[in-house]
Amino acid sequence: MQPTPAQLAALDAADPLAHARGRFRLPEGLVYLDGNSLGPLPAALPDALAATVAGEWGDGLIRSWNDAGWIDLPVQLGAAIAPIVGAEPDSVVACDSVSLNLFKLASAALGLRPGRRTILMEADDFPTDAYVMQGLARLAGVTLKRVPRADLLAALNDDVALLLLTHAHYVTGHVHDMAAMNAAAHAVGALTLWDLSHSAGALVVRLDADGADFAVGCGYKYLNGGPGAPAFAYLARRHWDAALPALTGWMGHAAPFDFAGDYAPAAGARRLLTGTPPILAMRALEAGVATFAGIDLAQAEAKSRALVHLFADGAAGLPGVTVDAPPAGRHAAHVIIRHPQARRVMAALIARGVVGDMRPPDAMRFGFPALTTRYADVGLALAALQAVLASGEWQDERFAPRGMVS
Ligand SMILES: Cc1ncc(COP(=O)(O)O)c(C=O)c1O
Ligand SMILES: Nc1c(O)cccc1C(=O)C[C@H](N)C(=O)O
Repeated sequence: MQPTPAQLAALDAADPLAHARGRFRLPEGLVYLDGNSLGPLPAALPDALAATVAGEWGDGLIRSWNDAGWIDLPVQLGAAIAPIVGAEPDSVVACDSVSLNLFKLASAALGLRPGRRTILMEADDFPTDAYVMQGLARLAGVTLKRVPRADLLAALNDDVALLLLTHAHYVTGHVHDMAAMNAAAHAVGALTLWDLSHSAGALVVRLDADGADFAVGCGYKYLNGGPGAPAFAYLARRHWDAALPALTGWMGHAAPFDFAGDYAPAAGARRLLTGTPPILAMRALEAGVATFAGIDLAQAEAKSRALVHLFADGAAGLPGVTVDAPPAGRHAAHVIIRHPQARRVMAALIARGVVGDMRPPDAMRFGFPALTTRYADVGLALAALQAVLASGEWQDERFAPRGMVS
């Protein structure tokens, strides 16, 4: 059933998060449903970055490492991200990419569980998670075991050092019960590492309360930090002293500017830092994280859920597409609509000003971040999808696949 424009307008009028859209600069007339892959530009970001470039870099030069606090940005930003993922401030640092942070934390987990030979993860998770674990498994001489979601609990045994899970799945949108999976892993003595790429800033996450050991997450999706923004890494307090990543660098040293010959870990999550932080990217991420000021994430998750359901229900009646019904209960802030020519249909939609993305072979993905998406956008996107499907315009040569990024 398609919602009417009047119903959608009423929902927008009653939306307690509607004001947050004003924190962003979005192109006029565009319906942007890909904040799950690249968050939009925070309105305050260009000026913040310009001030960093002209003032802190241009005028302050090398002095800004101290005077502008550059050296502490990874921990300061970590502290700003911490409440978004339910962590205490000193447990989170902003640094590197999700891929690198996965390696660092998984290697630390192996060090904490000597003698155990297995890293367990879910089959079909985001590829980089598997690629990084494959490399680590080769290096460490352990086995990477990938099993379907339904078989995870049965695969937990006393040989598992680490259970790596993506909290919200990048295609299906399934969300794991974090507390339950942590408890199950701990019951056999295994540690847990959570990939929060599709959760941080979209869903309520309670790392500390739910007993997670380690986590990583993405800065450029829901946190709105800009393309290639630094990621973040979480280290539970109980591991602050013992966890030691296999990738250690001078920024994670206890006293980097002593220039000592041997590595000695900094206290807490700071030991996860490696090299010099990218300050311009850190300032951009700072502006992205600031868009969450005063935002109730329970409200955000509920709004995204409502948007996803309105869109999925509306699309279900359209010809030629199959809607992956959003999982019951909690799910990611995106939804999948399948079409055998998904890439072409998405290209035609983008030409009509509705931007989502696609994942092979047949999944069109539409994201509904609560801070930027209006209920009216659901109606506009459904109307465009209907028009693209009814006209068959996606068969046009203009929409033939081009470019690597989808
Ligand atoms: C679940 C998940 N993990 C990891 C990544 C990639 O992280 P990075 O490119 O920062 O290493 C993505 C998306 O790019 C993702 O969706
Ligand atoms: N990281 C990306 C990139 O460098 C280019 C294009 C897209 C991305 C993405 O974030 C993909 C995303 N993680 C996904 O869920 O598919």
